[in-house]
Amino acid sequence: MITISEAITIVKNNGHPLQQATLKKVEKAGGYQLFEDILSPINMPPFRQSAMDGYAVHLHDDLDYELVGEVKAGDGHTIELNKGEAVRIFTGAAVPDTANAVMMQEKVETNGQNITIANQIPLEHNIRPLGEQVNSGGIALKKGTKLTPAAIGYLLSLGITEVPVFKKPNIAIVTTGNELIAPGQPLSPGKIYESNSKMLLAALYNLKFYDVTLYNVEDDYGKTVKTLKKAIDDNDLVMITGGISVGDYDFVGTALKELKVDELFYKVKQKPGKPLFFGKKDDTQVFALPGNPAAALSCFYVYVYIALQHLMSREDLELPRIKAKAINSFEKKGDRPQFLKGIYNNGNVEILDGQNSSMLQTFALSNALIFVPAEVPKINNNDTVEVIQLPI
Ligand SMILES: Nc1nc2c(c(=O)[nH]1)N[C@H]1C(S)=C(S)[C@@H](COP(=O)(O)OP(=O)(O)OC[C@H]3O[C@@H](n4cnc5c(N)ncnc54)[C@H](O)[C@@H]3O)O[C@H]1N2
Ligand code: MOO
Repeated sequence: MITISEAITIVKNNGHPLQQATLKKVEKAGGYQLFEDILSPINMPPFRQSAMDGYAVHLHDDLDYELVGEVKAGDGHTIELNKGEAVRIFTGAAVPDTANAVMMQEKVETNGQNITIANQIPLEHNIRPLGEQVNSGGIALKKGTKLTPAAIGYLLSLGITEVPVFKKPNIAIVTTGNELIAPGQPLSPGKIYESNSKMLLAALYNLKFYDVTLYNVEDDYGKTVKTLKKAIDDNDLVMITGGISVGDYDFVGTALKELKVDELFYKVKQKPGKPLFFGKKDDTQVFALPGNPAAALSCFYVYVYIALQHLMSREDLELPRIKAKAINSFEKKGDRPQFLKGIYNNGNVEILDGQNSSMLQTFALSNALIFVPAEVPKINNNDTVEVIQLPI
């Protein structure tokens, strides 16, 4: 049995960035990172734009101007202005080439075909310059930029509809067990509702991993081998839940051996999640998580998360760990380090009741895991503890 830090190091050392590109429609590329520099096909703005509703003028030494026309947003025509002439203009409209400043209408007095501006204004006043944000052929966004809503808006404003992004991994979730019934069906004796697959799927969606395939297999050795082979062949990362302990019907370990998945570790000194397995077959990483739902999710956040971040070439591989003050106490049973479910709020953390690895009720209320090292038998009220903030 290895320690938590040894297990984390092994996961870190055996991950790899998935350096593959895929083309995405810009509006569907939120959360993805650009695979290469994106060059702008146009100047932005594409013409000298008025930043105000008002009057575009061809400056001269006087404050009076003669009004010679109008340009609305979207108008494509050009009006020639001589010195001392002005046109009515609106925000977003193309400023005529021969106009060299815009005065906002609040500072203009009109008198028929003449206007008087309140004061002298500098050249290019209230005019957004051509290519102010980016020039045609210039770098619009650099490789690696994460596509936020603003970045999506910006790319679309340049007329870009598709971008190459770093491909996200194909992920398999395999659930095992004869006792599992799909929620929505009647529950018969001895059965439980299958919840791990959709719980892990929700955790993946939350982290913006969408290429996920779900597999389910009963406790049958041949079927387990066949299902796991397909999951491993077709995916970059496989998460199996259940069937990894020592029971007569726990077939996952032997199936992974038959499939020649290299075992990198099996069993970690921790609670929950002792029977955690991590291995690799070629470039596919395989995690066999305990079937107990809270143990599976805890292992997801502490270990699988690292592999996922690595595949995405991210720098911060682990979830953030911060210090917090415990606002209640907890007595640890046994000598395994423990991840406890809790509620973190503004520097304080409450350790919840019901820490059993089969219990999701407590996890459902939590936003943090509190790490209790092996050598700490008890957390007292006011103790400083280490808290892992969950991405929820
Ligand atoms: N003799 C021993 N027995 C057990 C040990 C041990 O060291 N010696 N370890 C215990 C620990 S700790 C854990 S954790 C579990 C892990 O067992 P498995 O990973 O083999 O999981 P299962 O036995 O298949 O299931 C455990 C539990 O979780 C429920 N489950 C499974 N899959 C799902 C699912 N998809 N959705 C909802 N619930 C699921 C399952 O019904 C069981 O109740 O082993 C201990 N035993
Ligand atoms: O390791 Mo198990 O997940 O403690 O219950």
